[in-house]
Amino acid sequence: MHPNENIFLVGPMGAGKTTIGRLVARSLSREFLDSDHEIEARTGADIPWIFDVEGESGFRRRERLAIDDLTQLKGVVLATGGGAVLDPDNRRHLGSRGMVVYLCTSVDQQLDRTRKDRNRPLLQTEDPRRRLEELMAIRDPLYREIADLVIETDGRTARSVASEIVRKLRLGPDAPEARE
Ligand SMILES: Nc1ncnc2c1ncn2[C@@H]1O[C@H](COP(=O)(O)OP(=O)(O)OP(=O)(O)O)[C@@H](O)[C@H]1O
Ligand SMILES: O=C(O)C1=C[C@@H](O)[C@@H](O)[C@H](O)C1
Ligand SMILES: [Mg+2]
Repeated sequence: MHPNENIFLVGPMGAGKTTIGRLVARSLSREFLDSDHEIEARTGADIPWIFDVEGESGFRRRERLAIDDLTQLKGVVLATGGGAVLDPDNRRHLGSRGMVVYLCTSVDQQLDRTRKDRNRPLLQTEDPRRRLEELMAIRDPLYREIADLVIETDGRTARSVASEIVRKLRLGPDAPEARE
């Protein structure tokens, strides 16, 4: 993989994009960025505040600008927000400006990983399972549409997923499995 090539992580809430992205960046000595963090820094407010005050559409507008800017950098590892793939411009930019890695995760695992966190406005509902299932039905095909690599994360540690990504990016998607 060329050092200038970007790595973009996509997938649903709780897939581990932020956690695993950080590990992949460290292992490849790359800069790590996260579009959710970038949006919060640019706005000077957190994501729940943006959803409250500007609605989801206000958040998506900010997300589109952030993704367009961040995907123009070179040689970075970028974790995206779970809904970034909804926008066709975002899909075009992610798909054409770097290697896209889809972190695949079951709804059960997502629920487990997001249970304690109040930072995801879309999950502040009576039935988060149902919400996650609805989002997955719409988004899974969109993640797959732009993915160069699809990696299963269920029941695995973040470290094991990160090393699989690094190995496959270095050796190609058919690289033999490493023993863990
Ligand atoms: N493979 C994993 N094994 C165990 N725990 C994990 C794994 N991946 C992530 N986690 C934990 O799950 C939680 C959510 O992970 P993380 O914030 O990285 O997800 P995300 O994909 O960035 O979600 P979002 O789209 O909401 O930003 C964190 O507490 C993290 O430590
Ligand atoms: O799945 C989503 O739509 C979201 C995921 C998070 O990463 C944040 O981008 C925000 O909470 C919305
Ligand atoms: Mg994240």
